[in-house]
This record gives sequence, C-alpha cells and structure tokens, in this order.
Amino acid sequence: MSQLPAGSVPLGTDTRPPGGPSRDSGRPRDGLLRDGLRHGAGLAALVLLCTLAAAAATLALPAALGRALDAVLAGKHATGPVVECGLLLGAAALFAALDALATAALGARTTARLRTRTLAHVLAAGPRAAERLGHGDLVARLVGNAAQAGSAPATVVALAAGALLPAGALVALVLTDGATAVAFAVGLPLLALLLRLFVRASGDSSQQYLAAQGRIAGHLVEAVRGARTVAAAGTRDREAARILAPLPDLRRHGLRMWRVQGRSTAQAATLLPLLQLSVLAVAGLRVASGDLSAGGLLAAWRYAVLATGIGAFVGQLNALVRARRAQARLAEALALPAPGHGPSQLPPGTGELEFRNTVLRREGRTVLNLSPLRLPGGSVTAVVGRSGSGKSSLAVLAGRLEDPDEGVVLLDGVPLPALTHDALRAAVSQAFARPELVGARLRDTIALGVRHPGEARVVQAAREARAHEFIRRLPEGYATPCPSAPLSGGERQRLGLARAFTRPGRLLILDDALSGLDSATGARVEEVLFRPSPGRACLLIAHRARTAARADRVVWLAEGRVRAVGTHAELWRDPAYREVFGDEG
Ligand SMILES: Nc1ncnc2c1ncn2[C@@H]1O[C@H](COP(=O)(O)OP(=O)(O)OP(=O)(O)O)[C@@H](O)[C@H]1O
Repeated sequence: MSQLPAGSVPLGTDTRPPGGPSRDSGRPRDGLLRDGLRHGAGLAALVLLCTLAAAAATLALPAALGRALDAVLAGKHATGPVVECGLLLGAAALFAALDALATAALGARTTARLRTRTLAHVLAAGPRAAERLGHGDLVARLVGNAAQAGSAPATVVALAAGALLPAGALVALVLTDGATAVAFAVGLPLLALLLRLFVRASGDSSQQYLAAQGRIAGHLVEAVRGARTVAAAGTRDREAARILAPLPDLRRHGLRMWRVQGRSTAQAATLLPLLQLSVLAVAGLRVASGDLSAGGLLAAWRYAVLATGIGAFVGQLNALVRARRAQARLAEALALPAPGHGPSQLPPGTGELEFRNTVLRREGRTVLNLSPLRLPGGSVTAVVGRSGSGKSSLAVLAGRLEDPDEGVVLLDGVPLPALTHDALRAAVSQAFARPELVGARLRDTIALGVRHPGEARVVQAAREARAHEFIRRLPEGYATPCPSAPLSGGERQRLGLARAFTRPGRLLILDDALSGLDSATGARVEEVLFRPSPGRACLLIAHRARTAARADRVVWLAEGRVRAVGTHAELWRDPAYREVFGDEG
C-alpha cells in the first residue's frame, strides 16, 4: 500500500449517497425499503389512513346489515339501519378510490427516487464498475426493476393495513359469537403455513426470473451496439439465438412462479370456503338453539368472509416478493464501489504528473505496473507502445477514470483521490478515440460540463479541433441535434477534441483522439497541441512516429511497464522502438 499524504482519501472510499445500502444494518434491500417509506412518509400515511378507513367502514357494515335484518324481521322501522348501510358502503368506496390514487403516487415517487439514486451511483462508480454488471443488465435494473421495486413501500403499507381488516373481523366475530369464532380459529394455522410456503417458493423463482431478464437485456444491448459488425459478419440469426438463449430459463422460472401462485390460490380457494362454511354451520346450530339471532348469523357469516380475506394476501404477497427481489437487484448496483473525492484543491502548477508504484489489474492480471514515473508539467508527453502495452490504461489512471489497484497518481503533488470532484474535473480534460455525443445539440456536446461556456468559446474550441467547418455546413449548424447529426468517425473525434479544448485545464489527455483524422487535419490539430503552453501539460497517446517526434518526451511502454523514457530522437536509435511504428520505423 502506498502512503497517501494528509488530506487524501483512501482509494475505493464509499461515495454512496446518504441512506445507501452501506449505511443500513441488515440486508441492503431493507435499507431501500426503509428509505422509500421515509421519503414517501406523507403518501404512505395517506395509504395507511385510506386503507384503515375503508377497512373500518367495511367492518361496520355486517353489524349494520344484521341490525337492519333484525329490525325488518321484528317488524320495526329499518330506515335508520338501511341509511347507515348506504353511508358505510359509500365511505368504503370513497376511501378505496383515494387509496388507489395515493398508492400510485407513492409508487411513482419511490420509483423516481430509486432510479435517480441508482443512476447517480452507477455514473459515479465509473465505466469499469458498470462493466461488471453489464450495460444491458444495468438498463434492465434501472428501468424494469426500479419500477417493480418502487411499488414495495405502498405494498408493505397496504399489506400491514390490509391485515387489520381480517384481524378486526376476527375480533368482531368473537364479539358477535364466541363459539363460531372457535370454529374459525381451528383452520387458521393451516392458512398461515400456506402463506409461508408461498413466500419462500415464489421469492426464489422471482429472483431467477429477473436475473434471466437482465441477461437477455445485456445480450440485446451488445447486439445493438455491434449491429454493424453483426450485419457484416452475416450472423444475424446466430445473434438472435444468442440474445434469446436465456429464454428457456425465463420461461421455466416464470412458469414456476405462476405455478406456485396458482397452487397457493387453489389451496386458499379450498380452505377459505370451508372455514366460512364451518362458521355458518356453527352459527346455524346456535340460531336453532336460540343462542343467536338471525341478524347475528348474518353478521357472523359476513365477518367470517372478511376474516378469510387474508386469502387475498396471496396476490399482494406475490407483488411484494417480486418488489423485494427487484430491490435486491438495485441494491447490487448501489453496492458497486465508487471512488471518493477528498477536500483538497490544487496548488498553482503546470500539470506535473507522478505515478508512484502504480499498479492496475484487470480480471486478476496486472496490465500496468509503473515504478516511479514523473512527467514534468508545461510540456507534451507522448505515450507509445504496441497494441495492448497499456497506453490507454495509463491515460485512464492519469485522468482518474479509475483508481489504481496499488500506488497513487499525483497531479502537481496532490494525490488525485484527495482532490474535490470539481477541482479534478476542472484541471483535467480528456478526449477519446470514440467519443459519445452526450447532450441535446452539437453545441451542448462541445460545451459539456462547462458552466456558462458562451458561443465564442465553443466556436473557438471547434475551430482548434478543425470541427467548425463541417459544423457550419450542417443546416442547423451548432444547433444540430446530436442523434440526427450525420457524422463520420473522424468528425465525431473532432467534436470530442473540441469538447476537451473548451476546458482550460492544466492537463490535457488525448487517448487515441486523433486516430480517425486524415493526415492533413491531424497535422493542423497537432499545431494546436504542440503550440508552446507553459502553464499546461499534454499527455498524448501516439501511434505515429511524426507525432512522437514533436513531443518533448516519449514514454515507451511494453507489456504494461515503462521500457524507456526519452526524446523520440534518443529512443529512435533502438530498433525495437522503431518497430513500434511498423512501416514508419
Ligand atoms: N476491460 C478489460 N478487461 C480485461 N482486460 C482489459 C480490459 N481493458 C484492457 N484490458 C487489457 O489490458 C491490457 C492493456 O490494455 P490497453 O487498452 O491499456 O492497451 P493499449 O496499449 O492502449 O492498446 P491499444 O493500442 O490496442 O489501444 C491489454 O492486455 C488488454 O487486453
């Protein structure tokens, strides 16, 4: 382990937002449920109140019906009890409607919060972390799973409140007639066992089902991204088969889920009427013996029906089990390690980079091992080496797109993890071989991440990147929407370069960012890069000898290690160095 100076933060520091899984005791998904209930507390309370009010009205109804029946049988005025029944029915319907609205609102709010939080965390975790789960699988988690997980708080509240109705009905049954209540209680343990078995079996298949969905989504995203390669290779059918390969799994777990639910529903459908019938039979005997009135029988039977409403739990429990499994999948995404940022700012400097015994591993293999390496600021450093020698890995560490597995990278003497997020991103600009056009319009993608960029700065950056001419020729110019911009690979690269040029940072990192440019355009962009700028350093991955020759120094990488550092002219004497450039050498 390297020693970090004071003020730095250990690598892999957790940056999960407050309330994230790491802060919760118990299982991470429990934390998500608590968080959802806490942030939707008002709506959850409304759901609870509406469910309770609807339950109270429903519970009061059988007694009112019983009173109305007894009044009619006794030849008394029944208007009062009948009006009471109507009011109770109306109240139950009103609260049920309010409950549905509040439940939908709570679900939508929780889903939005889960999506925002998970997305922010995945972006903070960086590209390597996202690769671990797979891009398609992540999309499935953020879209489908988040919506399912969002329904958990409302379902929990509905289940808790819903349990009160059968419980209340049981109490009311005891109060109406104790003997009938005993007849009902005999079957209860069997019902409890049934629900328990259902939750266990259904939870397992749900988890497998969601995982299979994620695998299909993962394959689909890969195929869409590689559509050109698939078309060129003529492997469309094979690709379609590969995407759908998890389908048998999906079908198997889906069928199992529905079988479990069907079986439990059938068992409940057999058991519950038996319970109701036993109550009715005992109540009938009690009426015959004169211990219970006809109205009492009606009330006892209605309460037995309400108490067996626990059978409706099967559907709600199923929804909850699926929501909890979906939460577990989001919790996995939230558990991806995200690099932390320290409190430090950069001192004045010119972009000096220092790698202190920096090691980067991929899948257990060391791909970069830099014994102390110092690259002076205010100058241009070219990084050269054969394909796979670790050039991009070095660029990734220099711009802190990832943290090294060992050692530390310093910019002007400050370890990169010690810098605040804003200080780091303001100091370092980067351009890549295949830039993504993030932003609505071309001007937005060029000015990405720059606050108040101003048209002049955007145009100036585009001119330096040799992008201004082709942007100007587009009918909508800088206002061209990114998705519909007709761009060649080289033009996209120039937009990426322009984006890097809009930031006046002290370190510019170009990872193969000129590879798609024709020689003449590349040479013009290099004029900008090699223009003397003492306040700024440039780290440039170079494939051409001509580019390396213009740099102040060259870092020559071979198999993840520095083979030599020197000027191009010095290194050129070595035939192995010349071989790096192939025909040019
Ligand atoms: N995501 C990844 N998973 C596993 N190994 C990786 C990954 N990315 C890169 N590597 C490995 O790391 C090593 C260095 O890769 P890197 O991209 O840094 O090389 P490079 O010199 O930039 O190559 P090129 O010139 O071809 O772009 C290679 O052996 C590569 O196979």
